[in-house]
Amino acid sequence: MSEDRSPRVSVLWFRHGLRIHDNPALLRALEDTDIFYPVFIFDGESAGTKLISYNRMKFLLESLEDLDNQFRAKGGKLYVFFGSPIEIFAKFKAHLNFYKLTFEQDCEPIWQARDSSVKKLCDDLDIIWDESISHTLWDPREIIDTNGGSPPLTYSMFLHTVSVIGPPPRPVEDPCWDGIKFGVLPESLKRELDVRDKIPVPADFNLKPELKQSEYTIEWFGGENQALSNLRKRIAVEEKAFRQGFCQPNQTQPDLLGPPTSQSAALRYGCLSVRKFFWALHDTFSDVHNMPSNSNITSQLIWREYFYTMSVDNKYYAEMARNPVCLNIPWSSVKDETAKANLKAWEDGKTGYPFIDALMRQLKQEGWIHHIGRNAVSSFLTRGDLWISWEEGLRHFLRYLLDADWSVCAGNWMWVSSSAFEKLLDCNFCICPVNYGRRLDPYGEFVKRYVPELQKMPVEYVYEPWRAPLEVQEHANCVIGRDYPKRIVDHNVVSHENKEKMKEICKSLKVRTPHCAPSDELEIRQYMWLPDSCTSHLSTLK
Ligand SMILES: Cc1cc2nc3c(=O)[nH]c(=O)nc-3n(C[C@H](O)[C@H](O)[C@H](O)COP(=O)(O)OP(=O)(O)OC[C@H]3O[C@@H](n4cnc5c(N)ncnc54)[C@H](O)[C@@H]3O)c2cc1C
Repeated sequence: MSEDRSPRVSVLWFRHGLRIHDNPALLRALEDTDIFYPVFIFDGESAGTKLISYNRMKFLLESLEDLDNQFRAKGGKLYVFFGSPIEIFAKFKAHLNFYKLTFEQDCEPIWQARDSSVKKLCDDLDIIWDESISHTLWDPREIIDTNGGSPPLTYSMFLHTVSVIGPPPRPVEDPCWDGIKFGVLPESLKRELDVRDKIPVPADFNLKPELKQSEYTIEWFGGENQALSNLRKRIAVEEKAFRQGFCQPNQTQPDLLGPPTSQSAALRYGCLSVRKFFWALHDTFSDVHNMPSNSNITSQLIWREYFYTMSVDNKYYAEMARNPVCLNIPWSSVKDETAKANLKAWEDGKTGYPFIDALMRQLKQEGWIHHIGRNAVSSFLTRGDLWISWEEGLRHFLRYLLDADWSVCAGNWMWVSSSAFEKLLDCNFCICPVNYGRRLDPYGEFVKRYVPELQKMPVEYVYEPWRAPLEVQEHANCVIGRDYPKRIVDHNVVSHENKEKMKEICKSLKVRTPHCAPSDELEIRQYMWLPDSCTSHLSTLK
């Protein structure tokens, strides 16, 4: 820094993107800067903190702590504040005269009011603001523009549009810290902003764990270092699959029991860059096969992009009535006592269907369930069994899922409940909570792990314990109605009724508004993990 000018101060505002690697907003903050402040603000909404359970908050706080440790190793720290970003940045300006604010784009409409107000504040106070795109592979706005001003309505149209744009950028380089000094807040500002010395813990938000520490089977940890170490393991799994001639091992060979290799929570908070993950998969494939890869190997990541892009201009995307891409289905009102009780039984994992209950308990206890499990419980809540609106399921998922992502979660709920994909996905494809579970976990080990009441139930009755003769139930210490709930509905009866209701709804849709829809039946089969042949599919699932 030359002697004749005042130091240039910049601020990086973390929201998602909680990492150092592939972080363009960090590089921009360090450019032409002498003093640097990394900050995170708890404003009651950012990073999905409006509706949040213990496990999700723990994951977020661990991610912040990991960042803080990395900055401390370089002589700085992550400043964590509570309050309104506008007020905090206005005070920052008054005390520190910072000239530049950088941040990663949060493309969903729920963040637009927050970001517009901060951008306006910057314009008013003569602060340069700089927004980088790195939470998604492409800029959703560019996808919409390339598609003629509206989001591509099918996944194959989406693929076509991004192929016109070209491959996503590769990760940016790591930052160079030479000549950068971390800022130290003046005492006066510290007092005004209630700055704490440590990253908060869940108890500071009055959140308590669902389980005792010793009871966790799978415990998830947040943070960039953890995510990068998990990435190495995940790439090893993918590489093995490529060598064996297939891809997407997490989806094609679902393993409910082993330690999950999912990166979804790390991607959701940005502890792992989606571009790093994307290119690691493609480069591994090319190395193994010595040829260019194709889009199949990262198709799941493209679904993530698709749902983000679909929501960008639709602030009603996560609700039914005002959402232009969502069918209005007359679901049962949860003001009705039966529906209310059924919803509660579903949330608490007490439906009397062991596979559904195991998954719902896993969700509450640990915060993550496999995609196939998500299909099963969401189908059960909506068009399959309980005929309750997907909005109720979304609310529950947003609270408990570690990877809960407003647009991705709502998009998937609309899909499974036939609310946005009505053309092909009718109740013929609804999931049987008995046979689907048995196909995935024939010995019921997963069920027994999360529903200990069924621990001693013989394998042939694990998925249908109500069929076990009373003496078998007594011998297993699991009498239905006493030790484990009776079924709240009979799947064979309600799924048939719901199928008829759905057919009527489809018939009544004379005028079809532009809906997002599956490209073809194969896409549905892959998404729902249905067997290949139509006849075997029907016999297995019905
Ligand atoms: C009702 C319902 C709600 C869901 N809510 C969410 C959510 O809030 N957040 C979320 O990340 N995923 C959600 N999913 C999608 C999917 O279940 C998870 O992304 C997946 O289970 C993560 O496991 P994985 O990392 O092993 O996936 P992989 O198969 O390894 O996929 C890699 C990544 O691609 C993305 N991805 C995978 N499947 C999908 C999909 N169907 N839609 C969009 N992105 C996908 C995720 O970021 C995932 O980590 C939901 C699915 C359903 C049926």
